[in-house]
Amino acid sequence: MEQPIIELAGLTKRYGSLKAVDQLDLQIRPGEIYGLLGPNGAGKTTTILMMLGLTEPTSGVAKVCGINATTHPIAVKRKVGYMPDNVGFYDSMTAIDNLLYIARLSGVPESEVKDRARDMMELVGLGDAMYRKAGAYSRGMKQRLGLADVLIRQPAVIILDEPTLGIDPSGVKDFLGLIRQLSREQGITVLLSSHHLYQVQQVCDRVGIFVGGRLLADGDVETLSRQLFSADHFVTRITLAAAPPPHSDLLPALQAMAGVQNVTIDGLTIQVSSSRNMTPDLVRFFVGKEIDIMGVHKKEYGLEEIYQRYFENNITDYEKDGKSSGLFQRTFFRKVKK
Ligand SMILES: Nc1ncnc2c1ncn2[C@@H]1O[C@H](COP(=O)(O)OP(=O)(O)OP(=O)(O)O)[C@@H](O)[C@H]1O
Repeated sequence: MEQPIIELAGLTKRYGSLKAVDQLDLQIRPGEIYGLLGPNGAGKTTTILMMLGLTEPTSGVAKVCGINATTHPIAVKRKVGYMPDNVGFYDSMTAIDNLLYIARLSGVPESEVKDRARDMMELVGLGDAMYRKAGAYSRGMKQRLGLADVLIRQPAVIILDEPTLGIDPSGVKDFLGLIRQLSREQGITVLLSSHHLYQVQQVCDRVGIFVGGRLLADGDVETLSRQLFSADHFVTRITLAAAPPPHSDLLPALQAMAGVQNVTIDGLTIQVSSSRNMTPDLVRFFVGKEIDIMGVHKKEYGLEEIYQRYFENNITDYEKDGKSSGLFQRTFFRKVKK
């Protein structure tokens, strides 16, 4: 495997008896967009703070670009751009002046500072609004300005904590698209912490499901889905033109097909769960029986289902820690809208 750009090994943080982060092992490759998902209190921010060298681990190591964040926090800071969930600016200054101020504070050479600031404003799509006061910016524009502020230091890694909080759906789509484009064009590694399962699924190469200080699952959505839904990974929903007669042999005939796990018939809709993609076989089956099909839909499992399924299997451990699963799930899904 390519040398990881972020490497967490046995990373643990205790606050008294509470393990905020518990033996976390994680490797992120250069150029990857990684989504750190988890409910409130899961330990995401604590992990990020340890990666930035802003809080010391109780045990374990956090390395960024090969540098130990605890022993060399300033060297790590030079490599990492961190955008918190609430970026603050001087409202009475123009956006570009805010950016120039930050750039100078961060040590961008004076000969480059103006050109770089203008380039960044163009890059994040604020070229036409750079001379407006930051106080007059919308939440979405402020997030873009925050991104420019992070990028002007030319980091190898950017860490974004809930970057889409409070942005409207089209703004979210644009913002995540921008992050993806920047990562792909400039090879920047992105670590993104979020509650928004659906959005994260759209933009991240890999996700980690993080709860109670532990990483419960890690992988791309496709792999996680395959692991968790191996028995009924594929679900095909077929809509017929007319409901089958009550005593037809349709149900046993479908159940007898190789690979079929489960069949439900509900009026015009037939749902088949199977261990392999059977959509073509099923279409052939109905055509062979001269039954007209109005629609065929192959269901893909998304992060939300992965997450729920994961909890069906792991909830006991979590409850042992004295935390309520119901509360947890409600909190986690509160902002998720498909
Ligand atoms: N300075 C601190 N002192 C004591 N406990 C803390 C401290 N910072 C965090 N914690 C606790 O550690 C746990 C993890 O908190 P953390 O802020 O890392 O979670 P999070 O996943 O970032 O949550 P959120 O999504 O709400 O930001 C929580 O139980 C929190 O109360």
